[in-house]
Amino acid sequence: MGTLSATQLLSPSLTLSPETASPAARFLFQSRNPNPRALPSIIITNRAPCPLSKLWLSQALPNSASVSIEANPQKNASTLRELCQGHVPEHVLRRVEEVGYVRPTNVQLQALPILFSGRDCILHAQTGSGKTLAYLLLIFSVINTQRSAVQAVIVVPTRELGMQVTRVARMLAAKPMELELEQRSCTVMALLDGGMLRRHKSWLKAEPPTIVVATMRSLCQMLEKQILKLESMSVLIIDEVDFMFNSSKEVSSLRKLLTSYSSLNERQTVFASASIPQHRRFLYDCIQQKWTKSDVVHVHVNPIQPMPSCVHHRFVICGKNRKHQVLLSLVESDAPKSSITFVSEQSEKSKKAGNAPSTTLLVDFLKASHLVCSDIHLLEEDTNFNLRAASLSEVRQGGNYLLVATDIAARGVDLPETTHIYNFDLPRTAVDYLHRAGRTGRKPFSDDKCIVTNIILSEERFVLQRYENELLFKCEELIL
Ligand SMILES: Nc1ncnc2c1ncn2[C@@H]1O[C@H](COP(=O)(O)OP(=O)(O)OP(=O)(O)O)[C@@H](O)[C@H]1O
Repeated sequence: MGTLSATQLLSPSLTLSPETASPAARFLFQSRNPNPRALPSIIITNRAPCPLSKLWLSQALPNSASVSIEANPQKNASTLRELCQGHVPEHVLRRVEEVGYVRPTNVQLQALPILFSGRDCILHAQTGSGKTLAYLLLIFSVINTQRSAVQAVIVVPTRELGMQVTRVARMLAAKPMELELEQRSCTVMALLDGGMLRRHKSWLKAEPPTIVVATMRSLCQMLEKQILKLESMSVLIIDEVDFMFNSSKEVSSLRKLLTSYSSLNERQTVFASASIPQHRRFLYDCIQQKWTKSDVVHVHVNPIQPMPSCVHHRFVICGKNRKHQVLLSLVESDAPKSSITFVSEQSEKSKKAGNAPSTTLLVDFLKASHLVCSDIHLLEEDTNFNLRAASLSEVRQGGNYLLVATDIAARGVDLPETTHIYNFDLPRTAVDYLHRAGRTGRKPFSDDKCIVTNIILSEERFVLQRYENELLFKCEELIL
């Protein structure tokens, strides 16, 4: 079924009020949508929906409607304070403003009224669009810090993303001194693979945290051993939800979490990602599998532009053994203050053959070439957890870096100063391309240009072309 425009759905002669338009919208949806598998979409264009109209829309829609929003953010007058007033505690709002979040991003503007209304939600918006703050504000609106129980759980795919989300949640939860003495504070526990699980066990038993940020593996370990219980959990967030579908083990754990360890009707469920392949099918499955309630709302921001518009894409064609030299020339001519170079993970075969990983070889090459520009850091799966954490924290503090990483840094990692991405090896899928490219262009209201450069072999041009078609962007050739 095609996409219906708002004008097709709502006759212009109707007054757009909840009383009059709601039955009409229902009727039109139902008459156009006899097959529940073909989920309808509304696209609102050329108008910035105010929170009230969005809230109305979310209430007026029949079950399982998909709402896609294309709004011009410049026209939005609302502030985050206006959007959150009456839902989010004052001290959190003050923290939000102190950090510098004043205007809502598109996804925050569209999703927060729906989230505050208690409906399950699929947050589907570009990389760097501020989905994390949207779901954290929901959490702060529902938790009661006077209760000693786990009330919100955020599931993340990697330890790196988990540490980052924990950092932002703790920063927002921090109370001014006078309140700290009066009331219990919101506590945030990170349950991430390789962490000090024994210490966490005693913490969980003695005084459960309000919010848990966890990887699926660590969360399931704690649940299986009944050290962690979710009976008081009122919000469950699954961040980077589509990442879970890469592994059947993760999907099976996700299913257990959503259907056995917690109950659909006791919690508000939010899935977030910049990429949800076959999103209509996903929405349908969520309802069928009872992962979400049947009135789940799919907030799809910028559906016709999956890639942030401030990101420019280039490619350089070269032979396999010239790639190091080409990268060096690019870095020297771009002189980026902060950049990430993505390299493929080493194959098992290459590991068994005793070869050095290409990440290490590249770092050694860059260090030996006496680049004057930046500090060179490495982030990859095989490095131990503490070194990985140290590497990211140095990168964050220094602000002047050349990070060489595998796809471990491709999902969710927020280093807003990154202006250049180099794909030393082309990613395996268009979705991987989208997430790698999305490590730049992460300042929601900035017009700064950011650049993704792909170093490819001539035969890979077709693959890149496919990504361009799938993700609707244009890549320009750069001749060195
Ligand atoms: N309202 C706001 N005003 C200014 N900056 C914001 C606002 N909301 C979020 N940000 C900043 O935008 C950046 C991206 O936010 P976030 O990490 O939540 O993106 P995301 O949508 O989760 O991206 P991804 O899909 O890549 O994980 C962060 O640096 C965050 O601090």
